[in-house]
Order: sequence, then C-alpha cells, then structure tokens
Amino acid sequence: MEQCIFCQIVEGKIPSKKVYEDEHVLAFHDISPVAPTHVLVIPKRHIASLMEIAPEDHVLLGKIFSAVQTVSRELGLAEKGFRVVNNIGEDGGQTVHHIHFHVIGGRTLTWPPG
Ligand SMILES: CCNS(=O)(=O)OC[C@H]1O[C@@H](n2cnc3c(N)ncnc32)[C@H](O)[C@@H]1O
Repeated sequence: MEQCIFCQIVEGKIPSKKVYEDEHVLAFHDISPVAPTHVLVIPKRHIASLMEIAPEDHVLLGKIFSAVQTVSRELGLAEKGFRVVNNIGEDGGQTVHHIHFHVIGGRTLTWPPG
C-alpha cells in the first residue's frame, strides 16, 4: 500500500515549505494555493479524515487548532481574518486522505463556497 503523500511529507521523504512543527502537528504551504496565504495543518499521525476521529483524538484536534492560531498570527492573517476549511470525502472534495485543515487568507474570501 503506497504511503500517503502527507505521511511522506511528515517523514521528509518529499519536500515541503514548513511553517510550524511540534511533536504532534505539522503545517506547510499548499502546493497549489487558492489565496495569497494557503497553508495546511495536519496531525503527524495518519488519520484519513474527520470521520475517523475518535474521542481519544480530541486533545490532538485541540493541538491542531492551537497551531492554526499560531500560524494565522505568524502569517499576519489574524487581524483581518481568514478561513479554516476541512474537506471530507468525495463530495467534500477531499483528494488527500490524511486529515488536514486548510488555512486560507490574505484576500477577502466570498461565500458560499463552491
Ligand atoms: C482539492 C482539495 N482537496 S483536499 O482538501 O484534500 O486538499 C488537498 C490539498 O493538498 C494539496 N497538496 C497536494 N500535494 C501537496 C504537496 N506535495 N505539498 C503541499 N500541498 C499539497 C493540494 O493542493 C490540496 O489543496
């Protein structure tokens, strides 16, 4: 079974532009940004999607959202605002099956999303 692309990034097998890292969480620039700032925040442990999150992962989710706060402040998004997106499954547009949260900002974002 081919290792997931984000697990390869975690292991340094493929390159990434990291913006945050701790024991449990990694954040790096998206390879195809949809806004001036587009970063992905992921758990280092492989969890396929939000639907695989179990109660024992709740502390980890909190660590992810703390990292979102840190990254958004460090990248200058916090003052004017930004968006956090998690895509689940086919209709949700999930293409990488390792849970990740898009941190998107640097421009005025519209609603509804497509
Ligand atoms: C359509 C949304 N699908 S998604 O919600 O699953 O998002 C996956 C995201 O991973 C990004 N991505 C894929 N490969 C890499 C990589 N090697 N480094 C950084 N980002 C990557 C894609 O650009 C995409 O925005």
